[in-house]
Amino acid sequence: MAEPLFDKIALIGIGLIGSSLARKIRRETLARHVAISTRSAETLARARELDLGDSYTTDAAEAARDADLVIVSVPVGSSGAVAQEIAPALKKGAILTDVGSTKASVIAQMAPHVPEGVHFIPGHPLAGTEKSGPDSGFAELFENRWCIFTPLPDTDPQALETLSAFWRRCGSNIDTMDAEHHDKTLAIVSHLPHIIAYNIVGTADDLETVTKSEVIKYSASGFRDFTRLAASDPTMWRDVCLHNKDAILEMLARFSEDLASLQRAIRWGEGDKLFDLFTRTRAVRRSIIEAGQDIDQPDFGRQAVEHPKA
Ligand SMILES: NC(=O)C1=CN([C@@H]2O[C@H](COP(=O)(O)OP(=O)(O)OC[C@H]3O[C@@H](n4cnc5c(N)ncnc54)[C@H](O)[C@@H]3O)[C@@H](O)[C@H]2O)C=CC1
Ligand SMILES: O=C(O)C(=O)Cc1ccc(O)cc1
Repeated sequence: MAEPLFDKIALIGIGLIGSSLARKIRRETLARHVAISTRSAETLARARELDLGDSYTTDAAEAARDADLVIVSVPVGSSGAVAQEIAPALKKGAILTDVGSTKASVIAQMAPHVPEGVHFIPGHPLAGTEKSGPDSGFAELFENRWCIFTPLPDTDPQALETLSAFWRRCGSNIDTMDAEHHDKTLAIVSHLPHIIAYNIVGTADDLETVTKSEVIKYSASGFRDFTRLAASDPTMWRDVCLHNKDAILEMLARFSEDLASLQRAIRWGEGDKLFDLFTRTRAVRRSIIEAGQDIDQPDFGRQAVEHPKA
C-alpha cells in the first residue's frame, strides 16, 4: 500500500462532497488522521455514526489546527465565514483548498483571511449528484472526473503538485484555469442546466390545466431527468446563483435569445431550422460519449447510496 500523502487532513463540511472525500481518504489511507468538522451537531453525530473520520468537532478551527491539508466543502456563500474562523489555527506550510462550484467569489471571500505561509489553492471537482448530506457520499464519486484548480498568481507550484497528487489518488484528472474562465464555463455546462431544470419543474408545478398528479403520472423520461437536477440542494444552488451572478446572467441572456429564435421557428413552421439545430445538438451528445465522459454517473451514485461502503 502506498504511503499516506498527509499526516492530518481536516474536512470542514461533511455533506455529499466532504463525506465522499472522507470515504476515499479512509479507504486508501491518504492521511494518518482525518479530522471532521461541520456546523450542526446533528450532522456531526451522523458522520461519527458512519465512521467517516478519526476526530469530530463543531469547532472548525480545532479541526484545522495542525492539519497539513484543509478542505472546505460548504455552500459557497459560507466559504468566507469558514476561512475567517479557521485562519488563526492554520499552520505554516498547510494547504487550504475548497470544492466550491464557483471560484471568483470563493477567492474573494477566502483569500483575505489566508495567513502568510499558508498555500491557498481554490479547487472544484466536477463530480456530484442531486443528493446532499453525509449519507449521500461514496468513495468512487471522483473517479474519472475532472478536478479544476484556479490557482492565484503567487501559488506555490510544489503545493499545487502535492494537491494534484491527492486528487489523482482520488481518481480525478487535473486541469487548471483562471477563476473567471472557470465561472463562465461552469455557468453554461452546469449552472444553467440546473436553473433550467428548476424553472421547468416550477412551471409544471404551477400549471392550472394539468393536475399535479398528471405531471407525476405521465412524466416521460425527459421531464424525469429535469426533476433529478431540480431536486438538488436548495442552499447550495441558491449560493451558486448568487455567487456566479454575472456569468449566469450572461449565459441566460444568450440562452433566452436562442430560445426566442427556436420559438419563432416553431411559430412559422420553419422545419429545416428545427431539424438543423436538433442535428447539431445530437452531434454534441455523441462527441461527449466518444470522449469517454461517463455521463450516467449519477445512476452509479444512486446504486452506491443504496449499498453504502464506508
Ligand atoms: N453537490 C454537488 O454535486 C457538488 C457540490 N460542489 C460544491 O461542494 C460544496 C459542498 O456541497 P455538498 O457537499 O454537495 O453540500 P451538502 O449540503 O451535502 O453539504 C454541505 C456541508 O456543509 C456544512 N455547512 C454548511 N454551512 C457551514 C458552515 N458555515 N460551516 C461549517 N459547515 C457548514 C453542512 O452542515 C454540510 O455538512 C458546495 O460549495 C458545492 O458548490 C462541488 C461539486 C459537486
Ligand atoms: O448531479 C449532477 O448532474 C451535477 O451536475 C452535479 C454537480 C453539481 C455541481 C457541481 O459543481 C458539479 C457537479
